Amino acid sequence: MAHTKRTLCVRNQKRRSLQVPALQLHVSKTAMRASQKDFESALSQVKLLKDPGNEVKLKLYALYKQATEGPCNTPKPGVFDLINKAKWDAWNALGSLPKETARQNYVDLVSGLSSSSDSSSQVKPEADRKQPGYETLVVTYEDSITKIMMNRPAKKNAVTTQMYNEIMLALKAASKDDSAITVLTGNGDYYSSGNDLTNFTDIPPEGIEEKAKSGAILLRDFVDCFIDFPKPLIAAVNGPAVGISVTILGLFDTVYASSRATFHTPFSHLGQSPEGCSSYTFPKIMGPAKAAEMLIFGKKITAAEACAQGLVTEVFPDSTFQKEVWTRLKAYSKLPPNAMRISKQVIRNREKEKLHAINAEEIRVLQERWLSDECTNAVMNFLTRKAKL
Ligand SMILES: CCCC/C=C/CC(=O)SCCNC(=O)CCNC(=O)[C@H](O)C(C)(C)COP(=O)(O)OP(=O)(O)OC[C@H]1O[C@@H](n2cnc3c(N)ncnc32)[C@H](O)[C@@H]1OP(=O)(O)O
Repeated sequence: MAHTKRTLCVRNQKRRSLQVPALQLHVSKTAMRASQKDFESALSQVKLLKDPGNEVKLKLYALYKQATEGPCNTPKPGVFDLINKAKWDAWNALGSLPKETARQNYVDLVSGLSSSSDSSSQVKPEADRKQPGYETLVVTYEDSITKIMMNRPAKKNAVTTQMYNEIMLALKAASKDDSAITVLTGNGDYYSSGNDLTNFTDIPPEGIEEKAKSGAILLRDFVDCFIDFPKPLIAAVNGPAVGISVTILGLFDTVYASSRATFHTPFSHLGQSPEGCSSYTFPKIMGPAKAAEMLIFGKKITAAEACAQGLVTEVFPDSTFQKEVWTRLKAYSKLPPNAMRISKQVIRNREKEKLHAINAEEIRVLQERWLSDECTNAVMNFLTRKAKL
């Protein structure tokens, strides 16, 4: 027992000595200027703020204790005393941060909270919530939901190389932001018409093999992002979906569809073969026979059929689709985010490695298909307007 306590104590000391330099670095930049008066005024100000959430409250508590009592030297509460243990952990994590610095940090934190609560009391227009830096997407964050909307409505949200890259960026950012859930949807009448067939046209000077190689890397990385995405991922399928936008649905946690949506994977028509792990997820979800009709014979199915076969979670009438889906998602986004993330990971981890292996194998086959006459002719026929789906 004595040994356990000692080990804990040594660990805490280690943690302190590791954390102090980083905190001091921050402090030296802010040049310790908060007076006792500033501190007292921050203490009164904090009572007027709207609830900043538990994480910030813990930070405020820890800084207050450090500023008024110095480093944490009280015994650690027991594991079942959850609230006091969280407070103790937050305070203890400040190590030997000087009292004046803690006071300054407290004042800065309260001042930041006051200004953000002033601005958040007004409803922000959509443009303000929109995250910058995307050309083919509109990415917004609201109500703990990150919404990634494909935004090429005039081209039926066909996925260009740039859009593949931007979706990967947006997913990576969403995996790290504060959102509880992430939603992929489309702008306009289509969810997405799948791979933009003009992706096949810009052949580099090194030749078509090189193009197939870079396409394979892009597709592998893209599908890997969906396999590895750590939070609940929802597709709001607002209209018809084609190709890659359908196959990756097997990697989502929930798929809501408008009654107007259809699901179409015309790989044979295009001289191609299944991707997005659909060669594994579709037979598993809908049974081998129904999966074969879609993946081999390119049968287009309705939202109701996709729901009956388990690919879609629920179908909503097109006229109320947006309202009903977002009401549902806002309610889900209020569930404890860590519990949701962990539950998702427990489910996904059972077959993550397998999915990566399937992705690699599908792409190996597809890369050869892209070099076939069947594929070249199908793409040429579309681009010269001889054929549509
Ligand atoms: C590098 C990774 C590769 C991963 C591989 C993935 C496999 C797939 O995703 S396979 C699926 C590929 N998609 C298609 O074959 C769909 C082709 N599009 C169509 O058949 C039709 O456009 C449509 C049935 C989706 C819609 O027909 P509709 O008559 O309503 O509209 P359009 O006038 O045809 O379309 C409007 C506009 O958008 C352009 N467009 C639509 N889809 C695509 C696309 N997939 N690729 C390129 N361009 C597309 C269409 O050409 C029109 O453009 P213009 O207005 O400039 O003519």
